[in-house]
Amino acid sequence: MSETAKIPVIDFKTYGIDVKNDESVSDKHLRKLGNEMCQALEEIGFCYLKNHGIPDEQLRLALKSSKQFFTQSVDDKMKCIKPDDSYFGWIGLEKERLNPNRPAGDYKEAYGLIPGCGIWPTNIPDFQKVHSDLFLSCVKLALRVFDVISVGLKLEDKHFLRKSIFYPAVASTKEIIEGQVRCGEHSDYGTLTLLFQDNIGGLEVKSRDGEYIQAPPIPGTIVVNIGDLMQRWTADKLIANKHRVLIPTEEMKKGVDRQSLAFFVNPDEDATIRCLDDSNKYEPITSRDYLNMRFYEKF
Ligand SMILES: O=C(O)CCC(=O)C(=O)O
Ligand SMILES: [Fe+2]
Repeated sequence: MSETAKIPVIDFKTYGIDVKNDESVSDKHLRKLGNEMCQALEEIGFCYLKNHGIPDEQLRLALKSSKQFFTQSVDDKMKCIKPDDSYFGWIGLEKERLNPNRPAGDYKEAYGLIPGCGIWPTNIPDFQKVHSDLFLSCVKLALRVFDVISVGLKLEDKHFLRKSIFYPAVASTKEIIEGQVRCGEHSDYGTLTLLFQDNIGGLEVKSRDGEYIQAPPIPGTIVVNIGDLMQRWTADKLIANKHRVLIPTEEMKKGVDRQSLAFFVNPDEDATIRCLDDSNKYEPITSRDYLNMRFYEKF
């Protein structure tokens, strides 16, 4: 079996966001998708989705305007810097360290946004519109993915955050600290993540036997994975798997920027997360308390 065969590709055609009337999908199709997706999320916590219905052009424009943002001068980016008490805006190079045991900050930059976030680069035409449009498509798709995986589960309001992540090319003159990575080993915190990557590759997912396997970009697909809160909610039935992005060792790959767009879904802050199977394996906790705990741990 090739490595990627371990991360299944699920065909979402019957319930993609281009299927206008979401009630037109038959129970049979919904059950089939639900089974396929839950099996993937139980086994490895990740899957690819094809025929998801988000227009290629929307993704292309979002990746393009992100790159335009990240490749400008630090002075220009500083105009959009993320305030300490906010999730929105620009986060500079090496500021985040997703695996605290790594010796240096992750070799990446990021930009957190939602449509009403109020922090936008004014010098990049369309940045706000392009990212807001994609955000709304992601909300639609995430809700459909929830329909599929949360069989019998009625989830309340959800909160969304989109992050554009930029991994700059590593110049041959740049001293990389041994063990420094583009994005340290971590699992996501919330319930669901939709991840779009450009064609550079580098994402790795931990397999059952503890080895990291490649999750290369597959044209036309997006990566779906679940976070710790969903694992807790399902009393460990679905797994929030660890993943990372290393700095490529080959000089040629190292010298190329990488861009990804992650869309994180969290439950409403007041929602109490208690194990769905009534096992009480984990104490009930509000989404707010859980996420605060995780953020303070990491940053
Ligand atoms: O850039 C990627 O491919 C992964 C990013 C990621 O896992 C995260 O930001 O949580
Ligand atoms: Fe992640």
